[in-house]
Amino acid sequence: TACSSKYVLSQMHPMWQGPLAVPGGDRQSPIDIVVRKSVLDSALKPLVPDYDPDTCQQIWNNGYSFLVEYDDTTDKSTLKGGPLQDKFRLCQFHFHWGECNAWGSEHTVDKRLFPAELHMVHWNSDKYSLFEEAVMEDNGLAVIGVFLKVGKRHEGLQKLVDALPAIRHKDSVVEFTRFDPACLLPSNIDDYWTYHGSLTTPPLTESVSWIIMKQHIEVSHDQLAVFRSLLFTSAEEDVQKSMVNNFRVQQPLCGRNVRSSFS
Ligand SMILES: OSc1ccc(O)cc1O
Ligand SMILES: [Zn+2]
Repeated sequence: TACSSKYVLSQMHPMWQGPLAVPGGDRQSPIDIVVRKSVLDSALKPLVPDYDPDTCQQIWNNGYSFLVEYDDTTDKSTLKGGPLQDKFRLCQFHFHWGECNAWGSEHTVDKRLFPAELHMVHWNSDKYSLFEEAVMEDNGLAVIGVFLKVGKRHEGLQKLVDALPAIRHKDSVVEFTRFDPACLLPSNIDDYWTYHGSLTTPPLTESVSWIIMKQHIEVSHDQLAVFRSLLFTSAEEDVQKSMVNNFRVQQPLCGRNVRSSFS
C-alpha cells in the first residue's frame, strides 16, 4: 500500500508544483475522520487559545490561499492545552474552499465534505525560536481546523471579506489590523478530534498536531463567493485562474489513531 512504500505519492492538486513524493510519508494530511474508529482520550484537556487582536498585521494572497498573519515575535497570541504539552504561538490563519458549496474542505467527517475549512497555524515556542525551525520538527506545529457551513452571515468574518478585493492577485498584501481570530472559533471548542499529520501545502512536512473542531461555524453564501473571487495568478500573468478547489487530496491513515476529546 501507499503507506508501506518509502515514498507516498502525494497526488497534489495540479496547481501545486511542490514535491511529488514526500520521503517516508506515513503521517500525511488531510484525512477522513471515521468517527466510530476515533478513540476517546479522557486525558485530553480543554483547549486554551489566548489571542491578542493587536498582533494582527497583514493579509496576503500567497498563490495557494489567503493568509492573515500575526506578529509571532512574542508570546502574545498563544494556544495551549488540548493535546499539547507545550505553548504554541499563532502565526497565521488561512482557508481552503471549493468552486461550489458541495466541496472544499480538506478533512472530512465520515466522508462528509464541507464547503470550506479554516486552519489556524501555531508553532511550538517552548522548543523552537522560529516558525521556519518548528515546521521541520515532529512536534513543531499545532493547527486548529474548523469546518465552514453555508448559512447565516458571519459578522466577524465580514471585515476579512471586505479586505479580499485588495489582494485578488498572487503576492498582493495589504495591512490588516485588530482582527481577533477567536471570533472564528465555534462556541464549543471542547469537542475535537486530534491526530498527528502534516502541512497540506508544500513543504508537506510531518510536523502538525491537528486539532479538528467537531462544531462548525456558519458563513453566508455571499461571503464564501468573495473567497472564490480571489486568483491563483499574479497580476502580470496573461491567463487569470480563479482561486478555488485549493484543497489537497486525502492521504492514507497508515495505522494512525484519531483521538477524540468527547464521546
Ligand atoms: O494547509 S495546511 C498548512 C499550511 C501552512 C502551514 O504553515 C501550516 C499548515 O497546516
Ligand atoms: Zn491549510
